[in-house]
Amino acid sequence: MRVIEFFSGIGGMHFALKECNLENFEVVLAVDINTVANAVYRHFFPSTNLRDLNILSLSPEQFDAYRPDILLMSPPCQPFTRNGLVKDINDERTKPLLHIIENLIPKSESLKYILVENVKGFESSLARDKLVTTLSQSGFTYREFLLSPVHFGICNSRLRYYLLAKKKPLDFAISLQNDIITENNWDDKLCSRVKQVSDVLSESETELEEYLINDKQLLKGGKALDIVTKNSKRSCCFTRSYSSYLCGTGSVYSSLCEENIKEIINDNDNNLEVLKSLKLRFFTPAEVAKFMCFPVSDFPVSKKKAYQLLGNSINVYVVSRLLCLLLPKNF
Ligand SMILES: C[S@@+](CC[C@H](N)C(=O)[O-])C[C@H]1O[C@@H](n2cnc3c(N)ncnc32)[C@H](O)[C@@H]1O
Repeated sequence: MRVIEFFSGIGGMHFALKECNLENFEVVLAVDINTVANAVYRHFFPSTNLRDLNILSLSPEQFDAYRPDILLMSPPCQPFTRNGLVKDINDERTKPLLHIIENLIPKSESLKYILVENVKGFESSLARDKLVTTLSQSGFTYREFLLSPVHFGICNSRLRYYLLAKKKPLDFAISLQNDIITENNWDDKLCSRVKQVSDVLSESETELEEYLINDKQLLKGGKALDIVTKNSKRSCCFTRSYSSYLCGTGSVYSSLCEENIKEIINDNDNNLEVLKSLKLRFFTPAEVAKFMCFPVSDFPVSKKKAYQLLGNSINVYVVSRLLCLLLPKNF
């Protein structure tokens, strides 16, 4: 099976494919325009044909020359993010997706399987309507999902839209087209690796001083913190701005126990001294990668870049379960 991975970033889709334990696949082309992401991708997958390209520059003929069976893609999500401007198909960043929908998918002779990932909000966009119209006209059947890693027993939220498509006469064994599947309600096993925060923690807390949240950050964003401890069974979605901003970018960690934290916060106002006593720190990029079920932790870029790239990426386990649903077991 020949795979094309568009908007390949740091290779979350490639890791998910490997996680499926399907032996007979090759990523024949990965494409991304971000050279920093591409350096990380090359670090993890040095032998993959990764091109530093704008997808808009790929012609249908060039695309089809790779004879792809499978297309995996997570297009930019900013045009569809609910707390953004929601410019949808009028956003410049949607252009490469529209090119794929209008020019590449309809003209491909070989494509049989497609997986698309995006943010919640995409399901009600005009881009999604164009995508499913093209898929139907090109002979595909599809299923749509809104899933979070928490549906798989993973202690991290990341609610995302997914679309799986198969070329007819291939079909799905699960539910009808037109229903968005909103939880893991097919016969699937739960992930046993990242059930609580302690499952992602680095071995030695003492070497993590550089991750402590400084007074300036605490003063600015301390009131909006989402604090988790080693026994927490949940954490917030990590975004690309993690560690640059505190509010809504992902959970922070305290090595105190939950009861102590509640006591300290309840007895006092959320003032600086109280927050400082919690010894709050950011999760390291390696820990964030574990929350997102990446099997690797060595990102050959700065901390800030690693957070940005991970924040743009996917939960590898969730996508691997979806790929197992999409692809035949013995190909
Ligand atoms: C949501 S991220 C995908 C992340 C990826 N799935 C991963 O695991 O890291 C979107 C990616 O699309 C890339 N991108 C945006 N516009 C592009 C274009 N016109 N051509 C190629 N890549 C593009 C960005 O550089 C970014 O890496």
